Amino acid sequence: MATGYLYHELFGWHDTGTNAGLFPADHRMGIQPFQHFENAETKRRMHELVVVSGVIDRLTRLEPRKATDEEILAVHTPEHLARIQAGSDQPKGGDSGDGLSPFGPGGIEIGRLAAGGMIEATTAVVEGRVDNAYALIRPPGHHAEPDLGRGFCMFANLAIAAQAVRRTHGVERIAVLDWDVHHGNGTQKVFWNDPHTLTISLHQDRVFPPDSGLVDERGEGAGFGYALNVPLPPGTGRGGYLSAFDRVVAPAIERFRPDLILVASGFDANAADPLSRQGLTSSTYRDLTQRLLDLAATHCDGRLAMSHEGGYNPVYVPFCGLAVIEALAGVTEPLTDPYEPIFGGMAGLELQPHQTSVIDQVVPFLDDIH
Ligand SMILES: Cc1nn(C)c(C)c1/N=N/c1ccc(/C=C/C(=O)NO)cc1
Ligand SMILES: [Zn+2]
Repeated sequence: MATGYLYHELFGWHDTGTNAGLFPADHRMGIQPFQHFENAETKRRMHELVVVSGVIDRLTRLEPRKATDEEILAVHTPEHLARIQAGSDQPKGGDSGDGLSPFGPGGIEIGRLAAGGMIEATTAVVEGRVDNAYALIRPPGHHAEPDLGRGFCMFANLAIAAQAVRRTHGVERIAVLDWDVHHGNGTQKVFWNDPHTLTISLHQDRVFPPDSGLVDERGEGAGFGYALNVPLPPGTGRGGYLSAFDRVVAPAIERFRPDLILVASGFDANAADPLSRQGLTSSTYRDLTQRLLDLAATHCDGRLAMSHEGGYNPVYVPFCGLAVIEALAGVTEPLTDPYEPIFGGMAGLELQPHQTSVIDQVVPFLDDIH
């Protein structure tokens, strides 16, 4: 099992400033300077755990490159690209669109490297140089819409990679699973009318963007039925996620018969994340990955590529991320997660009736996948 792995120090230099979590520091409002929730630390620590655990020796190292204008414009509008370029040319940088997604001077180059990194990882999988791959990239991408950067995202990294391998390798049917705790609104919007790209988002109900990712968001025109949303209630843990996977994700992918499976892999559904209220631990991320590997083996010669998104607990995200990469690489003696008994031992993480009633609403939609 050859697993590609992509990381670059420049991803740690994407500068989101001292936004004190989300808002610019302002003493008049009592907001003290601190680092933005989306900062280098958590992703750099995940990379370092991949190295220190020795799992890095089981991986095939891939190198990022900058996405070209053509590759970015396959998804984004010229106005969006121009806005990012203009901000990047400013002495203090700019913002990707929503005022919550700052970047430093020259920041577009790191954004291009993130998008290009996912293109390289996906291309390596499609060309068979590796069986599967993980792109530990930053800034994230799944909230970025064609004409607007949102939710810390500059470019829609995963969507850009999907369109790139369609163009260069004729990949037709692409299934995208977004298990980041926030709705994959950007990816969904890019492929809203496209029956050849199945987008499935498992997320906490209306956490971000507000009022986005509801069950009735199903696609439009030819794309109707090829967007699936499972807005899980706050507090959902292992039971709810595995039930949503087994009752919605797996049958949807089986009906769709993809040539490639992509994952918007955020870890902010972890039980100790500051930006959500779910209860996942590393074992569930490992199990979700194993399920995807089995589906990919059955339908698309194992072709599976993952694009890093959110996840904001610098202590716990590394263990969740390592579990995914160990599963991709077929590691049989995984590193013990010392926090599993604590975070996984809390009450109520088994499947709950109010979670089942959400999943029940989505199951009938599978009939519209052909
Ligand atoms: C501020 C603010 N103001 N208002 C009204 C709202 C709704 C605000 N939330 N902003 C947020 C909250 C969470 C994220 C997470 C992104 C992520 O991890 N994606 O994967 C992004 C922006
Ligand atoms: Zn997120």
